[in-house]
Amino acid sequence: MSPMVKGVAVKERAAYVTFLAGSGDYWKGVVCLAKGLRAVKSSYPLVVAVLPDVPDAHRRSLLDQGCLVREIQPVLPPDSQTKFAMPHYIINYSKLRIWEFVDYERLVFLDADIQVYASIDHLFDLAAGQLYAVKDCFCEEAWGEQCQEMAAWFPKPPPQYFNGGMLVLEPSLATAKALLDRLALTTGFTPFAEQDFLNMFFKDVYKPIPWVYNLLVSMLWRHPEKVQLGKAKVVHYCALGSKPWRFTGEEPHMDREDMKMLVNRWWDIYNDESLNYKHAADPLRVALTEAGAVKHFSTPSAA
Ligand SMILES: O=c1ccn([C@@H]2O[C@H](COP(=O)(O)OP(=O)(O)O[C@H]3O[C@H](CO)[C@H](O)[C@H](O)[C@H]3O)[C@@H](O)[C@H]2O)c(=O)[nH]1
Ligand SMILES: O[C@H]1[C@H](O)[C@@H](O)[C@H](O)[C@@H](O)[C@H]1O
Repeated sequence: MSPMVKGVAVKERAAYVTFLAGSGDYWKGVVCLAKGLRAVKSSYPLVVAVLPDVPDAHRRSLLDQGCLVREIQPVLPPDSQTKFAMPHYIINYSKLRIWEFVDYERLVFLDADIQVYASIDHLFDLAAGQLYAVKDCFCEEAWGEQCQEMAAWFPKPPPQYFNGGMLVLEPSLATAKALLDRLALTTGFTPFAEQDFLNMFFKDVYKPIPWVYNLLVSMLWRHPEKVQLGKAKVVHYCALGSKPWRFTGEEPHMDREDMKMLVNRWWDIYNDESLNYKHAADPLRVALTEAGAVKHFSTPSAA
């Protein structure tokens, strides 16, 4: 029987997972995500898949926030693929490693530039056998020339194209191997790197979930009629200039009041000391430990 936390059954082999690379400031995004999940009283741990180049000090900050840190090896696309909408997207193929986390049956993947503003724990109860994610679009005027290259790649953008920053997935070694095997065979221009690749790979099992589970901030100006900010459970600070930890307000659209409000909201969580991880007060760990369900929690040191 599943352990109970405050009367709610908690799946034993389920977790949130995010991805962290490099020595830049994305670790702040992970810290804030861990605190945000605590703010909405999530019952599931946050696993951080880190590349070897993430500095020890950043890993320690994640452990101090109760995250489970797992090192992964980089995944790179074939040599023929070197051109992306942003140069750093090349490292995002490493995200494919999370399909190897087979000690979990179900994972909810969230990019480090995502914040959760309402509980989404119910996503762990979705039916098995599909990949769930939120639909994306290609309507960015500022992309200009790049958009035309994208149009050449996708003469008719697939109506079901999803954003790769939030995924509900089932780890499987067979899927992980198939992903890497297929990646080795990919050719052509794929501006959104692993996001384009995942769209191709999972096209037959992809099931859209409502935008509230991954509000791309760019939708606020691309498709304002389709989104109601107050209803968003998950906000994805993906647009150019919108990362809260390096927000200046100078890039296109960043002077919008809703954008500034969202950035302030993120900082409120980041700065809220009451949301810091407190070992003894973690009901999930206590419940799972008592149930003998989970033995792989790496307990942060008290130091
Ligand atoms: O130096 C970096 C760069 C990226 N990341 C990780 O990679 C994720 C994706 O990178 P960005 O957030 O910079 O990219 P975008 O928001 O522009 O990303 C969009 O396009 C990408 C294409 O690779 C991915 O699909 C991503 O999920 C999707 O939201 C980050 O959130 C973070 O988790 C790092 O850890 N360190
Ligand atoms: O698919 C793209 C991609 O994920 C970009 O990084 C993001 O800025 C866009 O808003 C989105 O439409």
